[in-house]
Amino acid sequence: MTLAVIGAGAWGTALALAAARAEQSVRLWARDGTQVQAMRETGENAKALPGVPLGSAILPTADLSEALSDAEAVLVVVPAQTLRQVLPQLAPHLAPLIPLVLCAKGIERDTGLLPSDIARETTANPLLSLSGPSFAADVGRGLPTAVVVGAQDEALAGEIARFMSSGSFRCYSNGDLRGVEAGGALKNVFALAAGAAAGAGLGASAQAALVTRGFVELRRLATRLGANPETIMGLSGLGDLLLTCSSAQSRNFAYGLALGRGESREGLKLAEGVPTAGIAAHLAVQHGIEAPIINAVTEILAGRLTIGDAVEALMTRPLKSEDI
Ligand SMILES: NC(=O)C1=CN([C@@H]2O[C@H](COP(=O)(O)OP(=O)(O)OC[C@H]3O[C@@H](n4cnc5c(N)ncnc54)[C@H](OP(=O)(O)O)[C@@H]3O)[C@@H](O)[C@H]2O)C=CC1
Ligand SMILES: O=C(CO)COP(=O)(O)O
Repeated sequence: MTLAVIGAGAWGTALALAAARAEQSVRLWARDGTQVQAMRETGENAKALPGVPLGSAILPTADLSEALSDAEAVLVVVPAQTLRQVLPQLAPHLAPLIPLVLCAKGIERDTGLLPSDIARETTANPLLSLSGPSFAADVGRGLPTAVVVGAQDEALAGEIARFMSSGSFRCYSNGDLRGVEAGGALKNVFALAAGAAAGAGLGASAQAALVTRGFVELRRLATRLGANPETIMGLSGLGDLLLTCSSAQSRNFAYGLALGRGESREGLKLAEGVPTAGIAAHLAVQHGIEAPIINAVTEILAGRLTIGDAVEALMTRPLKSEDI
């Protein structure tokens, strides 16, 4: 099978490597011609995932037509906030039935839309979401990783999962597209919270409380956004929450860590939870859901609340039943 990967950042490159290990032929598209030239010359993506040879099954290209003309499936791996700009560029090169696998983890800041909602505005092609606990560096090195591919048509999700899977990359399928994408989008907000708690030295007990109560908020909000609550118990939900709330390898956790330590966040890598937090807080209000941790993260990011005040506010909320 020939796959196109749109976006040669860390995750796009790692997914291209995963597909190549699954013996697929891959076109890896980047908008930056200089980066493509360097990848072709050196055989690695030094900008985004250094030290991992791309191999001969991956063809880097800056030409969308070359990337897409013979693609049988397309993985879209650019940040959530850029999907509205990138997706229409693909449309002229895509045959109608080519599946689009959306890999961004975020909610569009200005609209509250998940990636598949944004895509649906510009394409009638079948849509899928790939999500779950998976650091690009781990996948790039071929370390064992499990993810989930979601689509309304679970047979199609299964087909893509089979094409992407190898001895080191195990893809499950799920018929709940919304659940798969909502889990991945929302967990980033709690990774920010967990990082901030670690940076502020709040201790391991606070971390566990944040992750557990964060999971309750995640499941509540994701369910209101159309997810099956059982999906949130899986890889794209609980799985990704556990990974990114416990490791500074997560860029969202690392961003929170800097926030908690009172350090500058300038120059840090992409943290999708930052644009997602405020809109998630807004969606929670719209759906009448209590989301004190999402609110606290939003207020801290906006500079309207200190971490100390957030802790006090969370700890002095009225006592209640542990509604999970
Ligand atoms: N890294 C990881 O471990 C994982 C990441 N993800 C998700 O994957 C998505 C991408 O993350 P990741 O690859 O790590 O991020 P990176 O910051 O490493 O890469 C982002 C890529 O998107 C490209 N890009 C950004 N804006 C545009 C645009 N307007 N048009 C075309 N290309 C654009 C960038 O190009 P340029 O370099 O030219 O700016 C870059 O190649 C995020 O939603 C993230 O949450 C999911 C699972 C794991
Ligand atoms: O989504 C991820 C792992 O599953 C990557 O998390 P970060 O974007 O926080 O690094």
